[in-house]
Amino acid sequence: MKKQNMNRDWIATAATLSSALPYLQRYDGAIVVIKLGGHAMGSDEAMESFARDIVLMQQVGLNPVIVHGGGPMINAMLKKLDIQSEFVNGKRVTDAATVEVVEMVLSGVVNKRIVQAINAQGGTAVGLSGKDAHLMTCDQTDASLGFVGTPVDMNPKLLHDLFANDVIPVIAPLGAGRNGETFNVNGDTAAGAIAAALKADRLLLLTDVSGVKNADGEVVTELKTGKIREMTAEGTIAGGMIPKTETALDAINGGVRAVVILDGRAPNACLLELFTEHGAGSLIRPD
Ligand SMILES: Nc1ncnc2c1ncn2[C@@H]1O[C@H](COP(=O)(O)OP(=O)(O)O)[C@@H](O)[C@H]1O
Ligand SMILES: CC(=O)N[C@@H](CCC(=O)OP(=O)(O)O)C(=O)O
Repeated sequence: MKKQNMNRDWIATAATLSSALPYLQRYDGAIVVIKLGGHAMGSDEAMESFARDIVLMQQVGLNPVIVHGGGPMINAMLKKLDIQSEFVNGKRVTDAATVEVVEMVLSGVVNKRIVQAINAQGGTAVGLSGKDAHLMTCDQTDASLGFVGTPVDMNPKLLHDLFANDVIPVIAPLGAGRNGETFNVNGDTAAGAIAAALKADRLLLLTDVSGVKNADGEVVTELKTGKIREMTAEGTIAGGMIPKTETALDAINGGVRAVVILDGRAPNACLLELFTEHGAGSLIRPD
């Protein structure tokens, strides 16, 4: 009996692999930018599972790029150092002392945790920030926010070189200013700018909700850009979802083929989205 069940499990696994073929063919060589938010970065087991999915993507011929956040980890370190911090419209007001902590945390432990997790699964990941190889040059977003940057000049050449060598880039959302400043960039904004610079096939924004919800609290599985504007105007899209949907619109205007907002804490979220008919989360496409 036990053996029969086991056989059935293997048959189901083989059928699942077989059903993935059209998706594997569709995404062969595709560039997929994955933004991993701080809230979506869970336990060591969840990180291991995420890293495994990324290595699998690369193994089957995609070019994954990870752009990460780490807001909660920055908050924890600022608290330890007794530095106060506040957000205005989803962006952290960032003075000189704060930007040092942001860089230390994001380019340090957060970036290296992801790099190490991918490498432990047999991939080859390299950690960068937008400062490396002229990847992301920024202007100040607004003087009242201090060292918060808006990406204005992107150079993705290094990323193409890494793809050619089967290396997975893991990018912290910091940018260089034209006068030697370090700018703190919202993780969603950085991921959108990088996806647009790469003309990525997909931008996956991994967060802590299962997608964009309508006024009844149900996830809307497919959204056109006009509908997002409507839902934002009526206040259904609010708070932390605003920078995500704005990023989605900017990325699509910048040449990204589609953006998906999905729950990064769900097991195998990226694989489910890319390689099954079912998909996951909210798919945002041009009108
Ligand atoms: N229409 C909506 N659908 C889903 N989530 C929404 C919506 N409007 C606001 N939100 C909020 O946006 C949050 C996601 O943004 P945020 O917390 O900034 O994520 P992250 O830390 O992953 O970048 C959700 O947890 C939810 O509270
Ligand atoms: C300007 C700004 O707000 N930068 C963010 C960067 C990290 C981030 O975006 O992290 P999550 O994706 O986890 O929210 C910050 O300082 O928190």
